Amino acid sequence: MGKVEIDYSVYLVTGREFLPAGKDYYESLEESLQGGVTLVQIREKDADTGEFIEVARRSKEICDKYNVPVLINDRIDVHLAVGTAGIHIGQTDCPLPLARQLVGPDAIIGISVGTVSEAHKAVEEGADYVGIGAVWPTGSKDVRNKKMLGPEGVGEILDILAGTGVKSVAIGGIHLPNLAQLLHSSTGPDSTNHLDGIAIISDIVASQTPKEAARGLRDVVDSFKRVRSSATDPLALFSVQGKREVSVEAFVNGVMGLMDVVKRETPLVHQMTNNVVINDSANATLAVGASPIMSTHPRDVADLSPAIGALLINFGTISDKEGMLVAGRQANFNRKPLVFDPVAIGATSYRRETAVDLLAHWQPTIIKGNAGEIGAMAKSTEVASRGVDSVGSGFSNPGAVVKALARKRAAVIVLTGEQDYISDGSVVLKTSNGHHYLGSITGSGCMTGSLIGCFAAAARLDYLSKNKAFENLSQLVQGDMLLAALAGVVVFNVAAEVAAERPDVKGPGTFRAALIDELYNLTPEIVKKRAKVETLS
Ligand SMILES: Nc1ncnc2c1ncn2[C@@H]1O[C@H](COP(=O)(O)OP(=O)(O)OP(=O)(O)O)[C@@H](O)[C@H]1O
Ligand SMILES: Cc1ncsc1CCO
Repeated sequence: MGKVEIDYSVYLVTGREFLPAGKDYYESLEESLQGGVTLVQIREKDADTGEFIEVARRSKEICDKYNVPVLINDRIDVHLAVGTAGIHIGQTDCPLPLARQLVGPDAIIGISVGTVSEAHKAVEEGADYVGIGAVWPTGSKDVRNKKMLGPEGVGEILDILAGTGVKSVAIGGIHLPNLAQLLHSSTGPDSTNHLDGIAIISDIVASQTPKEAARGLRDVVDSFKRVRSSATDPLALFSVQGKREVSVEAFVNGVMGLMDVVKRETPLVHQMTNNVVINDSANATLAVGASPIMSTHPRDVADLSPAIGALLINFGTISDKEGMLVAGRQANFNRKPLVFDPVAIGATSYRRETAVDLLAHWQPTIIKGNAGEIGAMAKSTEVASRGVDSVGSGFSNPGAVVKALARKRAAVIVLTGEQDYISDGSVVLKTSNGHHYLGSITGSGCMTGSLIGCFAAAARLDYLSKNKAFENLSQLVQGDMLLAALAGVVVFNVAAEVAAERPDVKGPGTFRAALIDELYNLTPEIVKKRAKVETLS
């Protein structure tokens, strides 16, 4: 007979306990199938065997009309009695090899995994698919007590599955507003293996309109799969769509164009930054033509999100974690670029833990740091941090470090220093502008992050003025974020060069004021003349 072909895109896990008052289970199931559910798991935690068999039998009758396969949660006897396509088991249910003996070679067996070792075991034991979770906290029974993986944890498991033929769905806390974030971020960093689908309980079952709920989710997953299958480089997904011209001239022209867009559009750039640099960062933002708003309260940042062009989260003095969690999630929901500056992340365990927590909750578009910070993010031992500064001469191959980290984090990475390295996981750029005075004032890295935020907002607006908004529903951010990162770095450093050359600049104090002046006076032509940009790949 052979195995049933399964489309894992939108995998409904039933739960009669989640039905809204007055909603009939079978009616809800049928509506969800009409909305585009591609696979159904019947999950009955409290039903007696007879009742479970009856629910499964009637559910299968309905699913058969839509050619959607049915799996049974845990109960091999119910699967055998009803003749469904297979079973889904948890880690404490019947061991997989025994389940395989009982259900035979043609039945589908899926298993829940929450760790890398569970994923290895599932592959070895011949699972057809794994349910990876919980991605995020959830009220649903199946995943409430499991460790939260975040998309990064999902990505680690996806690397293990790559090339094995074992399919994957993510489960836990997945809702329409965070679905694009999940699909974007859940990438195997080494393999670029990605999810085959999502498993959903409450978003569909608890809905009064399950057809619309399922349709909304299905549209995003379909869009993600379409882009993935057509992209020549799968990572093009998070930067620019279509083919990019990789030439220094094209990049410099692009930077010049974004400078004009910032001046024309004056985007609002929300910055949650440290209290050492807050004033300098706001002034640097104004000097390039954007509009800063420095706000930290969780309620305030949530209200601001729809109006902003981009968000910067810099945890230099690390006092507003709650606001950062909310602001980042809102930025992802509203599909606004998010620049993350993990100041001194390598210096303390509190900072490392905070970064892990923040990054489990939201997906940054661009991550910027000095060598110590990028080294800590990449778990490299080549460069150490001492406080907010990095120690030592740097990486032996900085281009490779930013490229690998960009792939791991599905974000554009900016490594600052005397030379700067920028990568989207595909292209690597090197820039060599700037002045050593930048190392003698505080907050030069923080201001670079603020300017990257300004140009990220401009890149998004530029894209939206020329293209339709979100034809690709799974895309987290629109616009050329690699170019935005380059623009922030180059504009800041060219202005610094010009400022340092001024006869009235005698040292870091006068330089700091001159830097704001020269950011204000900088023209695209000066940038074109002075930009030192190289492409490394
Ligand atoms: N010696 C230098 N020559 C040229 N440019 C430099 C030099 N040092 C730093 N820069 C530039 O200054 C900015 C800050 O980089 P740096 O690596 O010093 O950041 P940082 O350590 O995070 O700074 P801070 O903690 O003060 O905010 C970047 O735009 C970088 O290109
Ligand atoms: C000096 C300093 N301390 C915390 S944040 C900050 C600004 C430069 O990163």
